[in-house]
Amino acid sequence: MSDALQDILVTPAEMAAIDQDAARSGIDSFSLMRSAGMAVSAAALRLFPAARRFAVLCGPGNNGGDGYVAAAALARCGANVVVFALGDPAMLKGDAAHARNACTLETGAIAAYEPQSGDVVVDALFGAGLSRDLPDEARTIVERVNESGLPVLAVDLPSGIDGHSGEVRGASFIAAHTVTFMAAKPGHLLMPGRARTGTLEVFDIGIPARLVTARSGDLRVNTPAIWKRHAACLDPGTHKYKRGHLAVLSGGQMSTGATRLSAAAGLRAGAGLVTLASPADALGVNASHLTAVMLKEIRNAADLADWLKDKRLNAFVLGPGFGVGKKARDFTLMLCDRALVLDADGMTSFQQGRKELFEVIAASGGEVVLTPHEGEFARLFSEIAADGALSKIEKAQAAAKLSHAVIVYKGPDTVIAAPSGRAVVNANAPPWLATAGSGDVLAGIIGAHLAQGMPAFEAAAAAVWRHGETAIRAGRTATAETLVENIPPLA
Ligand SMILES: NC(=O)C1=CN([C@@H]2O[C@H](COP(=O)(O)OP(=O)(O)OC[C@H]3O[C@@H](n4cnc5c(N)ncnc54)[C@H](OP(=O)(O)O)[C@@H]3O)[C@@H](O)[C@H]2O)[C@@H](O)CC1
Ligand SMILES: Nc1ncnc2c1ncn2[C@@H]1O[C@H](COP(=O)(O)OP(=O)(O)O)[C@@H](O)[C@H]1O
Ligand SMILES: [K+]
Repeated sequence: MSDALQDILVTPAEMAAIDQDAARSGIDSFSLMRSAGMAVSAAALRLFPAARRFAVLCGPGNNGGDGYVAAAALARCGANVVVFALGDPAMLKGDAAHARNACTLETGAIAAYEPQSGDVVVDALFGAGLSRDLPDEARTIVERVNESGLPVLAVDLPSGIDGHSGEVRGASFIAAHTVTFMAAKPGHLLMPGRARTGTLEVFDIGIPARLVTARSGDLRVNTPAIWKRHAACLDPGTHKYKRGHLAVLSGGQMSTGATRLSAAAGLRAGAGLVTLASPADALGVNASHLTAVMLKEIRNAADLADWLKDKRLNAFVLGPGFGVGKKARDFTLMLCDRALVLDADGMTSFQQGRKELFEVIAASGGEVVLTPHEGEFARLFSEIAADGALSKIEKAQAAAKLSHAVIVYKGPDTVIAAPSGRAVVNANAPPWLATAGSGDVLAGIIGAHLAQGMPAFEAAAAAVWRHGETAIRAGRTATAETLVENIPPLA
């Protein structure tokens, strides 16, 4: 795992512990608040040079303290600043009280704030300390500001966004830009928080990096630093079998397109050979559409068992267009001791009977990757999906632990989690990746990485990142076919 600050995600609870560690190591906590508030004022001036007025909305905790520092700094720079407080500012404590006392601007009650054209709202109501839904008074202001369409600069997190889960606690600002401190929080990357964070700036307020990394768990942003070491580098003496042999299992004649997308993506993503294993009725339609991808007739479990004697077949994709039922279950259980991407119908086939699947995965020692979107996740992991206390990251981690497989929990904020608890959140996927067949392409890329010998977690994380880069290259009019053509080299 990368320990670079830009790759680390810390939960609000971890951040509070880091804060305490910093204080214990002798760092003056007010100097941290001053750095935070100064960073906010600098961002405000840099991003909104034409603002007629900065309206700084300050809450009852340290997030509000950052707001008072920022307001005073903006006023010192000659900006027109108005300050409004949620709650009685006389009740502020510690650093926040100090910041407020050092800010000589008059402070109005929050209900008095009327958005005006030309305002930029600096949101310092709540940050990492938000512990329940926004109080009504804050909600009213949030709704008033959101309706006004004025730009919002959020301090740490848009108020109302839960830093742990990205959920909206009653209501939240929709920020144009967020300045956070030391490291991003899960709520910045998980939906809907991500869509409400705007551009994210991670500012180093001076807490030593070692204190941050010491408290951060196994959670990271999905960047190449996570898997670069495992990315296969082609040695000049390679041959196609060294680059791995990926097999994709085709469904019947009426649903072959999905597997051909996976197969084409697997070949493009670097598997040395790709074979489509097809039932008899689909051989004709598959043959008429394939060129570089090879075709093999596999009618039943006996055929598959015979084929599996070839140990060079080292990775499999099962699920896209395959059909739900016993055949999918039988085939899957035979493949768990190799490297397997179980997608779509493959997972749905185990909606009843998942226990057997998970036991076989645990016993077989293979590298198995499950790739559910939200609906498939709810089918296979219904009790985890229904647990409202868990973030998407925690859901993926719980599913990985239960299934003994690497989980790729898809969506705009895809989370990849390993049974060990390691997890990364992906952040490079543009919305036009949501196009029919896109998941089939992803399954093929993961399969190609597995075929080349990458461990399952890195294979999946690298594939999700590469899938996002693919969509950026393919552009807004991407279809699954153009995605395949645009898969970039991995390294
Ligand atoms: N980490 C760092 O190193 C640094 C962090 N810094 C800054 O500190 C911020 C975290 O500060 P924080 O812990 O005081 O939390 P904050 O978000 O201000 O809110 C807590 C207050 O709100 C209250 N409250 C909570 N929810 C509520 C609700 N729904 N409705 C009503 N009240 C609610 C809660 O009261 P209680 O829950 O105890 O009733 C408490 O009074 C962080 O986001 C960053 O901006 C910087 O200064 C630099 C150093
Ligand atoms: N709003 C979005 N922004 C970015 N990526 C998305 C978004 N919605 C879905 N995706 C991605 O698109 C792919 C869709 O896969 P899937 O749901 O299996 O679709 P299909 O079955 O049509 O292939 C997944 O990789 C998912 O992470
Ligand atoms: K805030």
